[in-house]
Amino acid sequence: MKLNFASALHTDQYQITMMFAHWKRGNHTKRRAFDLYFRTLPFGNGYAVFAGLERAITYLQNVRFTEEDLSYIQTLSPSYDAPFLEYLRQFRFTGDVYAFREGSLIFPNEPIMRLEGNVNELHLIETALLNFTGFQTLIATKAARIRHIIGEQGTLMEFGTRRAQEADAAVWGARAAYISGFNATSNVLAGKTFGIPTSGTHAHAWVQDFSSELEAFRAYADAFPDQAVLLVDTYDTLKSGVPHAIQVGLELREKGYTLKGIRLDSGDLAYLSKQARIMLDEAGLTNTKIVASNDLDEQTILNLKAQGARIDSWGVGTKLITAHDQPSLGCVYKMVSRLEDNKWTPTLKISSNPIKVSTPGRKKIVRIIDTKTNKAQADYIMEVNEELNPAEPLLLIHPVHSFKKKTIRNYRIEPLHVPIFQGGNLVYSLPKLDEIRQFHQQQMDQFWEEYLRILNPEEYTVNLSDTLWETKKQLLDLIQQQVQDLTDTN
Ligand SMILES: Nc1ncnc2c1ncn2[C@@H]1O[C@H](COP(=O)(O)OP(=O)(O)OP(=O)(O)O)[C@@H](O)[C@H]1O
Ligand SMILES: O=P(O)(O)OC[C@H]1O[C@H](OP(=O)(O)OP(=O)(O)O)[C@H](O)[C@@H]1O
Ligand SMILES: O=C(O)c1cccnc1
Repeated sequence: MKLNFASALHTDQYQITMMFAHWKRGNHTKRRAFDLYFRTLPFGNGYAVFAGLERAITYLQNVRFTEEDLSYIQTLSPSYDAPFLEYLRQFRFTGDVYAFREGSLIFPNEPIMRLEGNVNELHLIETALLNFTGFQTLIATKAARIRHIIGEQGTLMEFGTRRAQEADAAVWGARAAYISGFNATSNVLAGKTFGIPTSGTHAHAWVQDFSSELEAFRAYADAFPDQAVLLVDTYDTLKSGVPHAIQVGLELREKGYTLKGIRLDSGDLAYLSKQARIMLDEAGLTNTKIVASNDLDEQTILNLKAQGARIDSWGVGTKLITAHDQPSLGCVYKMVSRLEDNKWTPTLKISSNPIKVSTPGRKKIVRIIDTKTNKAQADYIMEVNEELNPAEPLLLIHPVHSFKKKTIRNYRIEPLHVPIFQGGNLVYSLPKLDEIRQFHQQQMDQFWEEYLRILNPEEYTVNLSDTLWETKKQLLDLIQQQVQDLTDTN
């Protein structure tokens, strides 16, 4: 990973105002714990795919206030005096981080990242962590949906850069798509930076730049005799584009080459691909592949497949890279515990919406795997010091509809959090991108199709341990009592 984006100013102003206020009171070294999570699955999907950890790690390793940053911060408030600026100058991330591995399947309200450190550092980094992980997880999830519809056969190319919400989104989005099973990106910087295979065809402008389509195809095939994918829809796909591509394909064959492919980019992609396949096959160009693009997403692709489209390779841009049908994951970052007098005290945030009431306490999370099928049964969230004994049956109770219960036997547990930072030091060895991609595939294989289908998937069980439930209930009761006492005295 070579892109560096670790400016300490990539944060919301309120993080710095809180840092100052804590520092002024001498409270800035108080130890706290935060969870990063999301509340609702995107796209009506049954799972999300975690991405963004590598970028978060680079950020946490390098986050600094430069001299220019400090000069700028000084202009923001007359309260920011020289000693505070010196404190910021010395700022380094010194906390502990636990997180899911990139490529993991994750579910609502699971702590994707768990952080402990001093209150100020945990404030400063919130915005950037939510920004990185929220976006990349969203794109990885969209890409997984698309890959799931395509199946194992079929090449997926990420074409989104020109339509992405700015440069970073394009490059990191290409990486997220690759994690979830895309085969290549058209973005050359993403190729160089992450080692993602790059691929592509040519644009309409190439064809327009010649006095005839045939001449354009010949010139392109001349430059790339074994790699040419010819865009056939500039004038008329079936009457002009495909016949010209066939002519060039036959000329290439005479020279011992194979025309790699043609690309369809408009019109009825099912009909055109079927007709083009017949025409190519009749000409003997059976190895020439058909690529399709044009506002594709998982729904259109599913439809095209149902219509029997003969498409080998899919170029997907706008709707993937912008997460077109849901532009934000809505990740949140909540304080869950405070260390006071050497004792961790759970804390929560109340909301009138029950789904938004945070879960207090420092937590770990395990996946319950059926030993016979090797499939995931549920995720189970516990306090950090709790243990689960797989020799004993486990009763799972639906967090909202408590009448829904199931007892699990014959299971093993997989811890889902891995230690990333300890005392600000990286203790995790970053996997290669291809290892992350493989790991993601293994994660998908661990889940029944019921959770993976793109329409109305089954809800996967995520349970809190009894201890966590008890703590949450007690805290809720306590806070509600305190509010009631206030109302009574007023
Ligand atoms: N057989 C099909 N079934 C369902 N959707 C299709 C089919 N063929 C194409 N589509 C999709 O329909 C949409 C058609 O887009 P659009 O209205 O832009 O038409 P177009 O023919 O591609 O025109 P343009 O030349 O402006 O791109 C695209 O999202 C495309 O992926
Ligand atoms: O359709 P997407 O999924 O976003 O994939 C990227 C699109 O980018 C190119 O189009 P171009 O910029 O030439 O515009 P166009 O839509 O007019 O073809 C390409 O031909 C694809 O259609
Ligand atoms: O290589 C292509 O065909 C391509 C690349 C980006 C966007 N659209 C198409």
